[in-house]
Amino acid sequence: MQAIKEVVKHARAFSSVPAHFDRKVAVLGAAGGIGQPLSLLMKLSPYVSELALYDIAGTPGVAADVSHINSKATVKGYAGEDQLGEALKGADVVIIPAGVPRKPGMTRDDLFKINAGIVRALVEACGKHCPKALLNIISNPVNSTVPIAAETLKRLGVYDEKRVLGVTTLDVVRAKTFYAEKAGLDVSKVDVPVVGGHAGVTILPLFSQAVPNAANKLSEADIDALTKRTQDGGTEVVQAKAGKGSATLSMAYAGALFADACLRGLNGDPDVVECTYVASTITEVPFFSSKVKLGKNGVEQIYGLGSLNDYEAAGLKAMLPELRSSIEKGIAFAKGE
Ligand SMILES: NC(=O)C1=CN([C@@H]2O[C@H](COP(=O)(O)OP(=O)(O)OC[C@H]3O[C@@H](n4cnc5c(N)ncnc54)[C@H](O)[C@@H]3O)[C@@H](O)[C@H]2O)C=CC1
Ligand SMILES: O=C([O-])CC(=O)C(=O)O
Repeated sequence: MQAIKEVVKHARAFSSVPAHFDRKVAVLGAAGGIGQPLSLLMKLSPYVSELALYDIAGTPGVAADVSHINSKATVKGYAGEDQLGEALKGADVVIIPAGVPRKPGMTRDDLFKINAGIVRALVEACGKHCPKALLNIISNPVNSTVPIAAETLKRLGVYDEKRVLGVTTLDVVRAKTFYAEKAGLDVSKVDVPVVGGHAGVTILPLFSQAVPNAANKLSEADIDALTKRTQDGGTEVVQAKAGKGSATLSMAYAGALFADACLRGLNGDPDVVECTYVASTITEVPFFSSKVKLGKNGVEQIYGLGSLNDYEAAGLKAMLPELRSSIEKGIAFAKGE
């Protein structure tokens, strides 16, 4: 009951967002496992006035369903490539969870073959129809699909590195949940930065910077176990779903949190800070996830890593070769090499 009250409160909150902050959000892949609950959550967002739901098929049904919810956003479904331009026109934020998910035994990189082309085609359309939109890339492998998106926009001459963001929020959501559970903390008061990329060892939670600091409650072995569980969180869900896909509900939640943060930044809210995988110069690789400040033009400031303990410094060093090779693979693909 409390949960329902919270949702209703959230849906009503739109009346407090001024009309001149009307925002259009497009979801590409909206009929999928992530797309459907994400569309629901964006319909509940106080920051959205127009919601465009695009997929290759199935979106008229999802749109009709979601549109009956009595919150502010108008909803329209778009199905098939010939309707993609219309879906994107005027979009402020485009969320992209289109593509195939993993099955047990696969790595995220195994999805490259299919998803690289899907992301390139969708981002090309974004470059043509809404070049100023903030792109939230969820499709895996994120370590490569974000470089693909950047390179695709570069080739169209409309690349703005402040507007291409890889969604790594689920890693932060997981790190917070696991850390709070282990340390016996109130999860709503916990924060854990997660840096690097979004696959295996490239996911690096910085528990030494977690708030509140629970160092006295957790041993080195605990921190090692928490780090590994965060890195393997996606695989934990893939295995539990046993062939029926990967995280969809927790991802929809994380995707909605991140899109709302982007919208709040666009609306001029000060101090919107999230971890996200973006073009970055804070390490030796050209794309990296760290805390960034989101503002009226997307990424306004990229924060450094702060001080790392020896365990985290070793984790950072260990991830860089894999991250670099995933980035280079994405760029080469987008260049047609
Ligand atoms: N960044 C992250 O943290 C996470 C990323 N993912 C990734 O998100 C992606 C989607 O996962 P699910 O929703 O579970 O898959 P799904 O298979 O349930 O849904 C994908 C949807 O994309 C659509 N699609 C395929 N090609 C398209 C195109 N050219 N244009 C528009 N839509 C297209 C499909 O029709 C389908 O409705 C996967 O690549 C998965 O690995 C999943 C969880 C977390
Ligand atoms: O593990 C997967 O394939 C999906 C994903 O990215 C996640 O859940 O973090």
